[in-house]
Amino acid sequence: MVKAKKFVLRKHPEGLPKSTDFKLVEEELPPLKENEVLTEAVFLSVDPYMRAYMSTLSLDTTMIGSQVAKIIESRNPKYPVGKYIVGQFGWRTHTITDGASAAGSGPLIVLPDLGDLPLSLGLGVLGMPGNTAYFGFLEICLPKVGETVVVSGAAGAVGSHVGQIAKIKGCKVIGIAGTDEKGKWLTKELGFDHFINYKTQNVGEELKKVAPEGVHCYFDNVGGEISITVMNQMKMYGRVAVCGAISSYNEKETPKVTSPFRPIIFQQLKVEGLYVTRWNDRWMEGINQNLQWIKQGKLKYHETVTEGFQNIFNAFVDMMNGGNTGKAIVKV
Ligand SMILES: NC(=O)C1=CN([C@@H]2O[C@H](COP(=O)(O)OP(=O)(O)OC[C@H]3O[C@@H](n4cnc5c(N)ncnc54)[C@H](OP(=O)(O)O)[C@@H]3O)[C@@H](O)[C@H]2O)C=CC1
Ligand SMILES: CCCCC/C=C/C=O
Repeated sequence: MVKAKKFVLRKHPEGLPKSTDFKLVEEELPPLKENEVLTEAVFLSVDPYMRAYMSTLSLDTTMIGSQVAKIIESRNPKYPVGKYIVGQFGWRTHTITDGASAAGSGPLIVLPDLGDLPLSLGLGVLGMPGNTAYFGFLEICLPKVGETVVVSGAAGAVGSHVGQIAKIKGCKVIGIAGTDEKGKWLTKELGFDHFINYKTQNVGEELKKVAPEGVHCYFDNVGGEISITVMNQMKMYGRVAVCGAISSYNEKETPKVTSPFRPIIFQQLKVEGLYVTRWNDRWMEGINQNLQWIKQGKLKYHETVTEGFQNIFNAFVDMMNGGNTGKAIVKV
């Protein structure tokens, strides 16, 4: 009999979540039925969307999230023992699944052979955030050689990836993030052209200096005043991919921000929201392209790894507070 450990939601968080909003419990798992497999978590992902969903989950539900897990028992020939899969199993150590992916999540996939690359990439550059960057940027921003691209949340999983694809596509790239160390990583290692620290610099003034020509594409991971400032400096017919709004996820009330309608109307911007599951039917295309770019040395990645399943809450809060560079991961 296998005992799974799992974190359940005890209280709907107010503001930044507290450890007391969650409870660690044990669950005895039954024997497998036909078509089912038993998996053991190896890496878990902590992502901003978890905060957005926390308020909608029923209390005592297992906290949502994806993980790379090893199949340790199988009664399903599609999922043999020893294979690694990426599944939306939540904050738990062991799971029984029949392979159907959870509603509204990315597809359950068997990881392709990654060679020497870490399996944890299945949660980052070769997983949901990687596909968000790949499809979201290419399909919505439609970048052209020589164009100027601004990315907010630039040193995180999605943002650092978007900026590198923009460089691959021949664009000038400006990243906005919260520390100078992140800025150094973006410009010195990833090839971003410029960096703006939104915590210590005036984003509008700096943007005028580094992009006097105006901005063609804005990939928005944060929302709020940063985004209004960028949109006010966009070129006519600029494209905005609205991917995330982390600046407001901990807010109880919808924050009051300057209206974006003036630049949308006068610069005739095309503003489009995206949700990565839109491209579920092309999922492996994104993963294979990102894998190829890594192998070609065109796409770099960084992971901020927290050790220990029991530390997943701390890893989550640390990521929400900007403690991560690249993808935030928990190693079980
Ligand atoms: N639409 C979709 O399908 C998807 C959307 N997303 C969204 O993309 C965004 C990035 O996700 P992901 O790459 O996984 O996360 P990140 O790895 O970027 O981690 C979150 C980062 O957000 C930054 N941040 C936190 N608070 C603020 C704030 N108030 N203002 C500006 N930046 C802030 C922090 O960096 P810093 O030090 O710079 O402050 C932190 O490191 C999120 O908004 C997420 O919800 C992600 C995946 C799919
Ligand atoms: C597999 C879950 C998809 C989550 C997409 C994230 C949306 C917003 O942050």
